[in-house]
Amino acid sequence: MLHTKAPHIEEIAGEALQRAHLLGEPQCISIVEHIDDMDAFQFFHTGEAVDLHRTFWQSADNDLTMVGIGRASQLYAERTDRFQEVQRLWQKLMDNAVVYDDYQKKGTGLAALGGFSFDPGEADERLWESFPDSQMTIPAFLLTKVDGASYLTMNVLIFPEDHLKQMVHQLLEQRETLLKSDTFEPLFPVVTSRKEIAPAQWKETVKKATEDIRHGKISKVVLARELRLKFQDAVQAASVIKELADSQPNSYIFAFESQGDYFVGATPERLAKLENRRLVSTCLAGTIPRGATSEEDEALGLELLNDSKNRQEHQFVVDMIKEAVEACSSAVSIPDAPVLYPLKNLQHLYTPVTAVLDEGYTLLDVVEKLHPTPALGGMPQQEAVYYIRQYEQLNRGWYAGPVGWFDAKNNGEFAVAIRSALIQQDKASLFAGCGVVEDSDPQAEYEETAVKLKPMLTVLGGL
Ligand SMILES: C=C(O[C@H]1C=CC=C(C(=O)O)[C@@H]1O)C(=O)O
Ligand SMILES: [Mg+2]
Repeated sequence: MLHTKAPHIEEIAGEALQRAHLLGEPQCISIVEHIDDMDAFQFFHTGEAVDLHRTFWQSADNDLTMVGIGRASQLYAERTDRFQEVQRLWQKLMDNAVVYDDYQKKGTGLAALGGFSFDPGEADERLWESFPDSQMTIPAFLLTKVDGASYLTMNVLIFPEDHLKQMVHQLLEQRETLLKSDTFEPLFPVVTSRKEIAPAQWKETVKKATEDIRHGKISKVVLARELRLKFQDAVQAASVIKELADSQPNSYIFAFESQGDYFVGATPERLAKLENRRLVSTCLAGTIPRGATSEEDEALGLELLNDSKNRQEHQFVVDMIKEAVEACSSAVSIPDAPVLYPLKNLQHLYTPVTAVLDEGYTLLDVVEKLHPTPALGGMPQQEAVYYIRQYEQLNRGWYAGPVGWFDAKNNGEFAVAIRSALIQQDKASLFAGCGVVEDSDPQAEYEETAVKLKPMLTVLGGL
């Protein structure tokens, strides 16, 4: 297949190198080209031969797919002030970058993909050592599928000491490798052992939480549990994300690879989306299974809409998001009552929130204000985070944290990383949680989390 030749790469890189010499600091260039239609999973898979820091994002509306290979740069931030610090680093990178882009499509050009841990105050654990509290990657190669077309961005950080010819040669060679259109053979994982972590103790914690809620210590708390799998061989990331994308409509499909580990999932829960100044957030909480027949399905949906325990779980989320969004935007619109949001295995209560973000605020400001919403943390926010830190028996790492992307054109979107798994070669840890309110029944909550674990469990061959 013939692709357009990378536009004047040697000339562009040469100019950047001159600037790097002159200014004595690295210069970033970003080159966007329109390419022939490219399969996102294939691209991700081929990327393994180029660099083991890959990123994958597909929106729940399925109108945008981004696949990053390698790292031109990474934005890290420590515990305090991490969203603001990432924003500062991003601004600095943008100020020093030259972008060559004839198309101006969202999610192309200079863009960053990655995520944030749920709680940077949580004790560090070896399980998550490859995933810093904040890590946004500007991929060296980025495939973006948007508006029915495919685009390839090359982002390069050029240092004063770089050797021009060598660098350009390597870049073009990697580009050729990535654009080869082989078909990849999915490899299905074979599970050799499966272990739920302390289910009885987890139910006890849920019971204790309902008592603490009754005593007014807290109003709502989301408690998660873990399931561990072992496999015959190392799990192939591309197969897992392809299976997730094929089996989980209405969900964001994400994968972030870091030092050979990867964090992957299919989450239905948007945190915040920004397009120009248009802001969209989502309240998603309250759960019931899907029915086997359409009659049963409808009856269950109706039951969920009228269930006071689930409505309370949901309302905490609506109230908190409303307050946070109103603090930074205008024209806020929120329907009075939730509707149903159907997934493959279960249905949720759903209330969309739309607004216009006020000047001076960024998407990361919104993420900072919202995270964690009571759909992942609880109410009041800070007390719930402390409660989880103290009583939940697992290390959340990036589970339930914000994951997503932003570009240099004021577009971006973050979802919360639930229904997810951390995969380390031939091992995986799967996570799912549920909102505990005064009327929660530990056994029912246990069953709810079992259904939430299903999508990951199925694609990993554990069912
Ligand atoms: C925390 C999770 O789900 C949240 C999102 C939707 C519905 C929820 C619920 O009904 O409990 C949870 O708040 C999870 O799946 O790990
Ligand atoms: Mg629930």
